[in-house]
Amino acid sequence: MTQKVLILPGDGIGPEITAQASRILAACQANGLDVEVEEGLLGGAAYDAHGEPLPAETLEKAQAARAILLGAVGGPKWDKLEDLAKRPEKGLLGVRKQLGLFGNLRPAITYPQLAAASSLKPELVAGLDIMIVRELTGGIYFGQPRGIEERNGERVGFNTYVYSESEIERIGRVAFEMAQKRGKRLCSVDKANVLEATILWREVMERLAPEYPDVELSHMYVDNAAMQLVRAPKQFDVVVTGNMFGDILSDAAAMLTGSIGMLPSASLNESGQGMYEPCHGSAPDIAGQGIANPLATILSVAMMLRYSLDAPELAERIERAVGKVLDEGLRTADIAAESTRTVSTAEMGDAVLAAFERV
Ligand SMILES: NC(=O)c1ccc[n+]([C@@H]2O[C@H](COP(=O)([O-])OP(=O)(O)OC[C@H]3O[C@@H](n4cnc5c(N)ncnc54)[C@H](O)[C@@H]3O)[C@@H](O)[C@H]2O)c1
Ligand SMILES: CC(C)[C@H](C(=O)O)[C@@H](O)C(=O)O
Ligand SMILES: [Mg+2]
Repeated sequence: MTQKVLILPGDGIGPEITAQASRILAACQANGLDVEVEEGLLGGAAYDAHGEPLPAETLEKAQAARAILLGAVGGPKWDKLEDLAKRPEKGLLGVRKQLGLFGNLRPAITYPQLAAASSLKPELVAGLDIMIVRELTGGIYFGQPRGIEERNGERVGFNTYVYSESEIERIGRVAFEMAQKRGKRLCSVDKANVLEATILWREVMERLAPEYPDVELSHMYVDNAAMQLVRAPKQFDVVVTGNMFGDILSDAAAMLTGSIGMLPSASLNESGQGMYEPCHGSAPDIAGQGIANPLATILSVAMMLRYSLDAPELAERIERAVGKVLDEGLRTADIAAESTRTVSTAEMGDAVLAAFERV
């Protein structure tokens, strides 16, 4: 049966990087992938056209799609919008919430060719392969009450950090199952020395552990985890954590791979419907220059093929093509080194496409 894929280019570098990823998706179609691809508006682009960061039409298209490919949303143009509900980021959070995409997979893999591009010593990151499993539809991002209000003559901003047992359990199961398929080690990251929501988090992870006897569960406070990620990152296999800690730790993990432009992601619900996006943002500082790294978005297409479209061979082919292009010494500016050839976003797309036909 033909499945639907929705592409949401978004803002800033979003349209530049999704243009390259779309070409790879088209190559997959030419190689037998049975999907129907359409585009939609999200974020600032949607606000400019319709006054809403997540128009009803986009939400309907997203609900009808098996998989969504997102570029990135946001930028200085919309940062001053007083109504928080109109900000581009709210559009993205809305898709995640409305589709119930609670399971966010953020793999940080250091390609051997890029070990020297990391800001860490090459021997610390060469061969790195971590999977961060981030809870994506709960925690402090969505807790109520929230707001900014006047109290005792001054304004007070407040948010609520809340997790229910069932929310913790379902992301815990995703992480334990992921660990079973990988190195069988799971580190749960929390702040259980201070925050009740994460005391419960730790309890639920402990309760699940006996059901996965082949997985070794450990716990780490988030401040230590941030430190350990840059001290000795290869100690980790699968990391499971809440929404905000996962946001922060995945950006830190990105630098281990050489650049945030290398980190793809999948956000899944219980039925395998998913949104796929690079972990980085709309990079307003380089938007429009044609120099952004499209590899995180191209690798997100590979994740889409693996997790939502049941086409693992095509996924592997894309990943091999990316490896090949890196072997050939092609680099966008963010991962460039002395001995490499610096290319534009489109040239990198051309090269991956050509390699895809060869591998
Ligand atoms: N998923 C998303 O849509 C998403 C994620 C993060 C941030 N944002 C939004 O993006 C905007 C900018 O945020 P920010 O500056 O904090 O983070 P950012 O990730 O956009 O940029 C951080 C730095 O990384 C660089 N960078 C990011 N992606 C790159 C790529 N593919 N190739 C080369 N360099 C790249 C940027 O040039 C910048 O110097 C904000 O509006 C933010 O809310 C969106
Ligand atoms: C843009 C923002 C809402 C988003 C988040 O915080 O989840 C981003 O930083 C990410 O990592 O996908
Ligand atoms: Mg982030």
